[in-house]
Amino acid sequence: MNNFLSVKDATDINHLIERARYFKTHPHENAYIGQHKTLINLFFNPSLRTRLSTEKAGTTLGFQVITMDMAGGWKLEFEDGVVMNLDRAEHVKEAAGVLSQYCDILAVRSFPGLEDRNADYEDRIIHAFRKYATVPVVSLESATRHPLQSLADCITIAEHRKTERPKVVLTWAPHPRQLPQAVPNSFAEWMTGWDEVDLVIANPEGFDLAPEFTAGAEVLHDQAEALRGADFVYAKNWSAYEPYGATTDRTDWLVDTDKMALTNDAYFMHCLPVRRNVVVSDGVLDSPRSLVLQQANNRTWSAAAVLEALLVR
Ligand SMILES: NCCC[C@H](NC(=O)CCC(=O)O)C(=O)O
Ligand SMILES: NC(=O)OP(=O)(O)O
Repeated sequence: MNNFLSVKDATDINHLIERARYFKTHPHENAYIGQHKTLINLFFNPSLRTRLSTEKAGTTLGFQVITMDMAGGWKLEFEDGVVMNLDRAEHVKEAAGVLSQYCDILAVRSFPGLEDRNADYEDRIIHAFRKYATVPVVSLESATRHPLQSLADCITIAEHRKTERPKVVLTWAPHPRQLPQAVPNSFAEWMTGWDEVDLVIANPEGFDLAPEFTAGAEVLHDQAEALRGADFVYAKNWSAYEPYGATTDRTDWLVDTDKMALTNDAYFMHCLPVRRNVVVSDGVLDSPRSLVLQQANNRTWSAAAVLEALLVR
């Protein structure tokens, strides 16, 4: 594996799941893998799980781990050929070149602006690092995708499925803020790329994800119809792809115990952080069918599997 930016970089998802599950059951035997190697994590946006689970994965494999909050660094320029006489003090060409001398793997979190769809969907920040870094680049959630989360979600489903090909429902849910499409885009492309589940996506009219991510999934605009017979329910809010960044106040899409009663005693999933009683009711989140903490635990092991794969390329 040369980089880890999307499902396309994962040539064998089941092998990554296997390695993640191995690291999970043997957490103290793998410090030789990253010995004398350095992982740098750059955060342009807040994080709890990604930051700490990736650091934990790195140290578990023996890496030296350095994390930098980019709010404390120079403001970077990403455009080529510009006259840098405004507030951006350093070009990504130099920054990526410098960082590549300090580390063996460079990981980056960069959310979308949610104003200019073309700019966001070009995923400029992560691709600029990929272009100018000379070491493998890992997405810690970019403008369009969150592959470490999606791999952790595959692991969680693999651990809990009772049928060979479970029905997985990704449902839009309400939220007071305008949120990215990265988590649902990525979840959809990993579920269909893995091809071990039947994926149904439920969202209000006007909230369809970009078609490039939903190919292979059934898209429904009736949440109850989608939930019927589900084995896993994955809730997430996202703002609209068209018109880009639009939001809606559809509080009737909150996932509660009545909705879960339509399912095949489904497990509930969410990437976190989650707004209680806005996205999902306390009753669902606090029930034994909720897998949100297991998903967060698997973030460490998904990151470990990816870090290993990037070293043996
Ligand atoms: N990394 C996981 C999700 C991050 C982000 N959620 C958020 O920003 C929620 C923040 C809030 O609830 O205010 C998203 O949806 O992509
Ligand atoms: N799920 C997830 O990526 O959480 P953080 O935003 O806290 O990293």
